[in-house]
Amino acid sequence: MADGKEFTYSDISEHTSKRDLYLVVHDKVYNASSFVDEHPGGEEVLLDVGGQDATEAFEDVGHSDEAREILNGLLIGNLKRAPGDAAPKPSTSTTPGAPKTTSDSAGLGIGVYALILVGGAAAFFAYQYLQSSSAQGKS
Ligand code: HEM
Repeated sequence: MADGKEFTYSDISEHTSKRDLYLVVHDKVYNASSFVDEHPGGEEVLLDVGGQDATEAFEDVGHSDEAREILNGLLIGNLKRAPGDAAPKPSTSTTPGAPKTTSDSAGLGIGVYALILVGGAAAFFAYQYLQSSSAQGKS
């Protein structure tokens, strides 16, 4: 099949069965049907991400170069992101209520807290300072 073919998420989401299984890794579309039975990690995990973006699942496992070569062999085209499609992976996923928080977004959360804390402390001391100086002015 031509490598230049483009698929949208709605195209891909129709291919979720074991014999017809598409998945997306790093915005490329793969047909994993021929590999499902051979996957050392089992068919279940592949079927779980069938028709979806499997980038995170694939990368979380830390697949070998060999696995990446197999993946290359399954390439059928590129993902065409439609407007309104969730842009996934770039590791700053700040989706509210997302169940899985990556360490990256947790780090961001702490950074934001630190900022609020420092800002709050600065405001507090500034307030104290103004209070005490106006008190002095009165007496
Ligand atoms: C078409 C995409 C995929 C290919 C070509 C692939 C290929 C492979 C290969 C060759 C291995 C053997 C170890 C290695 O070489 O790294 C492996 C192991 C594994 N894969 Fe995948 N994989 C794919 C997708 C996934 C996905 C989406 C998951 C989801 C969690 C997954 C989970 C695992 C696990 C848990 C193992 C370890 C199995 C073990 O060591 O017992 N794989 N995969």
